Amino acid sequence: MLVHSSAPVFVRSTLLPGTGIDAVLDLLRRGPAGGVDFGWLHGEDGAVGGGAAVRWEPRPGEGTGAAASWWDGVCARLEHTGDSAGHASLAFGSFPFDPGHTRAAPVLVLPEWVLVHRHGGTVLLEASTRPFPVPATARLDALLGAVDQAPQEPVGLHEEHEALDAEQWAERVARGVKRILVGDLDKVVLARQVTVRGDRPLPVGRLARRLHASYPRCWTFLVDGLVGASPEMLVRREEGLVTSRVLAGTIGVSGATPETLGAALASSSKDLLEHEYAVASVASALAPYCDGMNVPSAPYVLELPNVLHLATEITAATSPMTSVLELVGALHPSAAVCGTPTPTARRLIAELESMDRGRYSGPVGWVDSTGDGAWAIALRCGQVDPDDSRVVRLFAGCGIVADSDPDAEVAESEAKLVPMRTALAEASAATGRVASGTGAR
Ligand SMILES: C=C(O[C@H]1C=CC=C(C(=O)O)[C@@H]1O)C(=O)O
Repeated sequence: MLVHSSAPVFVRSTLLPGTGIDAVLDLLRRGPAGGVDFGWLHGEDGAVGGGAAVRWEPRPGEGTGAAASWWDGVCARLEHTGDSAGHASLAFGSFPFDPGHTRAAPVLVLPEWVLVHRHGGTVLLEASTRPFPVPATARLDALLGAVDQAPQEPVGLHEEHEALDAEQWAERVARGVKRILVGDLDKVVLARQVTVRGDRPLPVGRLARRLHASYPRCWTFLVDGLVGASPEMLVRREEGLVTSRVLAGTIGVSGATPETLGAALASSSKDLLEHEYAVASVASALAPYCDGMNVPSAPYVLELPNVLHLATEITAATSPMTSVLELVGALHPSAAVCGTPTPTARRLIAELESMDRGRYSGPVGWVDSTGDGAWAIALRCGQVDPDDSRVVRLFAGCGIVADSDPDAEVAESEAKLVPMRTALAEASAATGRVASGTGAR
């Protein structure tokens, strides 16, 4: 909704003692048209929201810089009411991977309502360009009362033929390797897509709930039809402390034990090199904004149900003036999703992938009215077609270096598609309640 740039934006926060994460997760059980547009879940914390009190209307070519200015302007107009004035308002957003090569627009929205469970407490945040007509309790009752407890109709799913099948994509990977070998670049991340069509609207909220139940150590997100569970934290800012989890270098889970797989990954020179490029790109992009940066000298192995990754957690301190959106703008695209050097890799991606990545592999997350926030890289995800809620495009990509083997990259991309394929199938077949309260592993 467009509002006059000086008009107040009313926000109300209501503490809800005794309400836990299950209430937040339950909201995802509302049907496909249930009014849940935003979600962010990690371990025992979560936020789910709907509607748009104010939405950023980007002009062509605008990105995180313009989004940050818009959000600063909104924050300057916030008028708090309620029993805990000062609770930070949250805006959810996501940005395309390559604004110069997509039809997807960036998103940043202050939702009409968000139910947040964080650090053991729950709060209902509301926002509106008009004074609130009903008390917060009425809103909450309406939200929770509309949760669909009835068995849902199963959704039949089938995968559609792609412009590039796995074999053709392997051939593009081989071309990428050749370009590396002739010295055009060091690394490029190439992705593929799989389209899934349902015979009725896809249960996106339930899908997010399933992803969170299976991947509690990942960041499950839902922003305007972009839904997934990412293991990679581009940047989180919490009271001046900055953290980034860099991933690159992957091995799919197979018959071998996690210990054997982890040892193979940690000693693979191909994966270590791929990882090194990603860490270097994040550390150098953060440096101008941070003090006291700590970059561990060697990665650890992050174990997920479908894959193991080489991972590095970078920490640093930043000034109160640097908002998380500014850091997002500086960090994206890292070499975990683009390559090295960035401009050459970006051009090669546009040339070889034969698809529009849209918001896949772009930043996705939230910013609050203090400039804190958390932005993952949109991986292990799918984009629901904005014009047809029965259709979702799933994506998976792989870092390609000189030693990459195209068939092994196809197998790795298949492993990366497992979370979405499985959760989609489970959510579409689900007829009862999904167990919650998974906890961080
Ligand atoms: C591009 C993706 O993963 C990136 C993140 C972690 C590990 C990666 C790898 O080992 O290739 C990729 O760089 C994706 O999942 O679509």
